[in-house]
Amino acid sequence: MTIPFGARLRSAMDERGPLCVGIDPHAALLDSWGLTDDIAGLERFTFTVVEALAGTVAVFKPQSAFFERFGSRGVAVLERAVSDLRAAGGLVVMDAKRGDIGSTMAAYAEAFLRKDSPLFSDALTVSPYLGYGSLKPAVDLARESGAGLFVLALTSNPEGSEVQRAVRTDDPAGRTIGATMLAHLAEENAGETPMGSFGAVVGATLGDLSSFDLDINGPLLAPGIGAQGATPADLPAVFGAAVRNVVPNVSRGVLRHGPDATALRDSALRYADEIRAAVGA
Ligand SMILES: O=C(O)c1cc(=O)[nH]c(=O)n1[C@@H]1O[C@H](COP(=O)(O)O)[C@@H](O)[C@H]1O
Repeated sequence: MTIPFGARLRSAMDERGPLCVGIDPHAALLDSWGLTDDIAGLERFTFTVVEALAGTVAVFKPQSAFFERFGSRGVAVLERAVSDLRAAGGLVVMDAKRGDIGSTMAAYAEAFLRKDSPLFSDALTVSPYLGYGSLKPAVDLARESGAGLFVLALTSNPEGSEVQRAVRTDDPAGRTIGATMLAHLAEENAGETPMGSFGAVVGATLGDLSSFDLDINGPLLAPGIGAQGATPADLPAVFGAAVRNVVPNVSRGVLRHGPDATALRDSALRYADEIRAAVGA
């Protein structure tokens, strides 16, 4: 029987610490590594990160767009990276932020969450802004495959608040949209131990979130540390008691230390230590 994503993630967090390293091959990073902004540069960048960190870090989040921009050859690099990371015991959260009407959502889900798909990942980021219910095919397939989802709830970017903090006129409780997504996830994860597989994306940049119920019995993917200005020390104030379920993501903050493999590893280990110290893990 496949162990569900939430349980696998909890073990990985306990063993390797809760850090998620984002694999985001920005053109500017390729340039700073002395690489060309083409398929050869993409390949070198990606496998340098994979080889340096695959046995050390708990979770990896490749950003699909940076691979898609090179067409099918870029996607082939992504497929190999996913497979190498998973073979080395890392968990892969595919950051593709998919979201569509239910029948099309089913096809997106098959691309990333069907076990025999070339891009099968441990979890997928999804956008619920066609309505949470539109994600049902992805929720169902994730359950069947032992995979997980990370649903955009309160994103790290300043523009997110006009949507996510808007108050619903169709809700008798007058909740915000972000709070509604968190409530759906809490329902999805009810009764699961050690935690459920359906996570929320909640930015580490957002300051005090005590007006939101972050107790969803599932993981909270927290981007924003490093290049976007948040630090590991901010985590307890932002997440309160939910901090033990937080998976902080750092992309450029680690990647800028390449191409030297030791410098990449040292940076990831430093972030992992600072995060552990901040969250008391
Ligand atoms: O879903 C995400 O991963 C995500 C959500 C969010 O609210 N904010 C956010 O920055 N991200 C992603 O997290 C990564 C952050 O990268 P750095 O700012 O370089 O650490 C990028 O891949 C973003 O696409």
